[in-house]
Amino acid sequence: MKRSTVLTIAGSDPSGGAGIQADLKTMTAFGCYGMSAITAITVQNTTGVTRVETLDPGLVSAQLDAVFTDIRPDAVKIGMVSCKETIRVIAEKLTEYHAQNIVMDPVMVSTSGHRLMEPDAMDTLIRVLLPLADLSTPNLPEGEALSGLTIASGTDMPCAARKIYDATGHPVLLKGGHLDGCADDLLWNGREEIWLRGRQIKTKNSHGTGCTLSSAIASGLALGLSLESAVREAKTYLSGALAAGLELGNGRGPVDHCFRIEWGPRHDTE
Ligand SMILES: Nc1ncnc2c1ncn2[C@@H]1O[C@H](COP(=O)(O)OP(=O)(O)O)[C@@H](O)[C@H]1O
Ligand SMILES: Cc1ncc(COP(=O)(O)O)c(N)n1
Repeated sequence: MKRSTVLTIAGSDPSGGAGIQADLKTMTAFGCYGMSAITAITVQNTTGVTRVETLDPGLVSAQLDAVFTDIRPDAVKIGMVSCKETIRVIAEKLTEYHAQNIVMDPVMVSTSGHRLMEPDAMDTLIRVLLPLADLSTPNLPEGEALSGLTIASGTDMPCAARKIYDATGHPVLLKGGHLDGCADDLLWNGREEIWLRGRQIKTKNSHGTGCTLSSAIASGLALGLSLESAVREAKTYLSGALAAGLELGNGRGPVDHCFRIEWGPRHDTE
């Protein structure tokens, strides 16, 4: 039997809501075999991030060798990459192994406000790693940092998405989850603006939404979907995971990756 394979290159969140942990849950929910190369260990939970330890870039490189020389990923998701050196080794290895279907979530700052990428790494990210990605998925603050434009409303999004496309040469999904009143995302592929309209679900529990979306897109690509279909399927998955209404932790809780699972013990009757 064969399974589509997806690799995440990202940071670890011990509370399981974001990073590697959210990525692997998402890949499993899509019926894919998930693998992970860890770039950093964070200390965080639903109330915030208290510590970040970047792993030695040589260790990231060795993890990538271990994966690519044994189980070839059908798609790769890249999340938190905290420093220039890590960005460089990832780019080298993805080029060396001719990695395909690369989705880059340019994680810069956690929603709780903790910096997850060193400020001087941005230039290397734009020049070295983003051009290798088949899709980047910035949120609005990341979109502003990458484009140098202010994005105050949905009408500012097309201009910013075009500018990021021009700088990277690849499609951009500019996510509108930080807008007031809607959750509309814009996919710009260099030819057409494709709006993915979303109803904003009233919840504080949106920890790891960006990680989940990018992993779901990578999983869709690994399964052979077109870019637009993969993005649409991912958005539908994330809406379901948000709407499920999981309540965990004392802060901004995670989304529910079990919402499609119809068997097993139920916990909602206790
Ligand atoms: N409250 C919400 N209801 C519905 N969709 C949301 C909500 N918050 C975020 N999203 C969606 O989740 C995805 C990630 O959103 P966003 O918050 O913009 O990025 P990030 O998690 O990287 O900060 C996007 O598709 C966005 O539209
Ligand atoms: C390891 C890791 N990667 C990414 C995020 C961003 O997620 P969020 O925007 O929900 O804080 C995070 N908090 N931790």
